[in-house]
Amino acid sequence: MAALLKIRDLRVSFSIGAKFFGRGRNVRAVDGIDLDVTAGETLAIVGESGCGKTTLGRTIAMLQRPSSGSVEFMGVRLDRLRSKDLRNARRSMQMIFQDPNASLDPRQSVEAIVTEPLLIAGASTALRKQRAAELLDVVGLGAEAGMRLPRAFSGGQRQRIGIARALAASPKLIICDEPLSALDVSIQAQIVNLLIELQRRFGLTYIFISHDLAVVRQMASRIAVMYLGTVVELADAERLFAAPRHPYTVALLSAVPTLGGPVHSAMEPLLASGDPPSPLNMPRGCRFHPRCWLRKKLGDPAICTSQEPRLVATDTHQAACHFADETAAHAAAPLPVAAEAF
Ligand SMILES: Nc1ncnc2c1ncn2[C@@H]1O[C@H](COP(=O)(O)OP(=O)(O)OP(=O)(O)O)[C@@H](O)[C@H]1O
Repeated sequence: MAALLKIRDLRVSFSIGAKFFGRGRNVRAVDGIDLDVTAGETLAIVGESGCGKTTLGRTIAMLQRPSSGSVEFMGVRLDRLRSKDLRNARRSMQMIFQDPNASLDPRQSVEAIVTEPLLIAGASTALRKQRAAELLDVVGLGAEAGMRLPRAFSGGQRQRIGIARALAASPKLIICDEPLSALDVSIQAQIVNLLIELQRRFGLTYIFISHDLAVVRQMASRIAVMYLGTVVELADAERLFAAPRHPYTVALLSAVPTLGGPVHSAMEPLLASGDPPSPLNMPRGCRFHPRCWLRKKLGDPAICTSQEPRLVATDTHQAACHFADETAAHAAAPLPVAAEAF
């Protein structure tokens, strides 16, 4: 099936420190990503804090311009468009943000917030009123919510307002950036169910950015695992959970609470090695090598510190590890089964 979104060698660097040190240093927040997203799927982007998930999401939506590489959405190269042409090209791509409080203007009525994309597109007042009522109904708030201000609503309800706004332009793709992390667990389940229902109803495609693997397991059809600005493993969700091939993914899955099971022993060296290295100072060779339990088990092969592994296509399951074929055999304990959150 043709890809709705094609990302090629996408890179985003931030220059920091120039003000103080004269010469800036580069943070390579997104460091060479290739991804295709197919209509109707949910591609989850997972990884530790600071690995570049949000920067990737914002760059796909062109809220952040890439340093290099391309983003093609529905056949149009967004990275080549000037700001005034972007608005049209991007109408079918919307974002839902982490913090519903920060993303809603407190002075605007819910109706005005939800229909803002339609106002920009030149829709009449009557049409916007009608559409707001429909959208608020669809997200479970009811049409009467339109006359009130965001402060009248709870966190979960505000996220529903954000979802209604994202739906207003009848998008094909919605980028959900940690849409649950500001919400209570019981509310999270309701929003997950709403997102799943909306996907079925409107044939939506999601990019779902999250560090919560239990939620990802429920939502995702495919998963891209990010580490220090790049994708280190890409697979169908079921395959990735059943048989991760990158040592980092093994460690990441081990961090998911298990139902009474022991924490996977591969995780210990990862935890002991502390935070990931800084994107200001990428390790040579494989960027995961300083924390890699498999490298240690294999007797420190030279290639891990000298050559950067690339994602190699092995049918649908790809892992950027020189020894991806050996990961399962060397994982010390059976891989844990993640607890179902809902
Ligand atoms: N505007 C910016 N200026 C400088 N550095 C930035 C900027 N935005 C992000 N970074 C850096 O880029 C890297 C990736 O950040 P990003 O927020 O994309 O990661 P993340 O995986 O979304 O993290 P989290 O899960 O904590 O939101 C981090 O090192 C971050 O400090």
